[in-house]
Amino acid sequence: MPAEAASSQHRSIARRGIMLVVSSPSGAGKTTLTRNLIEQEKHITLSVSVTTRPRRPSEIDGVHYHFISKRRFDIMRDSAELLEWAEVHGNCYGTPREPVEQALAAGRDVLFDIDWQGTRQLYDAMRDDVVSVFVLPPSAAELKARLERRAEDSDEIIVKRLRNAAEEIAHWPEYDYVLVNRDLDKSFLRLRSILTAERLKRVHRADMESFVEGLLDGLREITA
Ligand SMILES: Nc1nc2c(ncn2[C@@H]2O[C@H](COP(=O)(O)OP(=O)(O)O)[C@@H](O)[C@H]2O)c(=O)[nH]1
Ligand SMILES: Nc1ncnc2c1ncn2[C@@H]1O[C@H](COP(=O)(O)OP(=O)(O)O)[C@@H](O)[C@H]1O
Repeated sequence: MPAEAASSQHRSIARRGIMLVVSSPSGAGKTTLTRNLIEQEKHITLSVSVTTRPRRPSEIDGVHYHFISKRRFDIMRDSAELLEWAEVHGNCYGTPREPVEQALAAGRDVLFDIDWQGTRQLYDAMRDDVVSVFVLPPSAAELKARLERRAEDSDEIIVKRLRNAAEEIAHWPEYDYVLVNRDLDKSFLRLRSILTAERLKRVHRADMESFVEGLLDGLREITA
């Protein structure tokens, strides 16, 4: 393909949004951080997962998750309606494909609160679009205290989540960024900074080509 044709084809590619993935052991604070980001940042959409886990008292169906039966989950998984899926703490979770593809095609960023297994699947499918952040608790005792303070799960479920925490934490080296969530405000600022920096990366700035062309046209005009 002649260079000119290749460059005009490249110009026609719309900006694709970033897939910002946040993972952590249960209780480290990823839901709090991701909800704050959605509230304060325009142009980012939260991917609402489907899950077979029972709804917690504070959760709203369709907002925090789509709560579905195992039968419905199996149908969605088998008919490729899920972009990725995993079993976590004995329940099934998955990301509906269509809303993500629509948002990305429209140039919107998408935020995912998913585990390491899902992050791997997104990396395998769409490596160039994925930016991943791992959130660690400041200590084991604080992780336990946060799960207890949240007071949404039974003691038995809290113990299960603490037992699974080591397995989730083992995957932190697979992520692009790591946050130790000590102070919530500081962690939030850092998460927001990651998004800002990633948005400014040249590979995510397909819109810059026409801007720079205009700039060069302007320079030619004033130096002619
Ligand atoms: N792979 C995958 N993991 C998910 C999805 N939705 C939630 N998770 C993960 O499942 C785990 C349990 O989530 P949840 O039951 O809401 O408990 P939480 O960890 O206390 O927020 C967390 O690590 C979530 O990030 C999903 O669609 N796909
Ligand atoms: N930096 C922090 N300091 C103190 N408490 C926090 C902090 N971040 C989150 N929390 C609290 O810890 C609990 C667990 O947070 P949550 O966001 O539900 O975690 P996760 O989604 O990772 O399971 C919640 O009660 C939340 O308000």
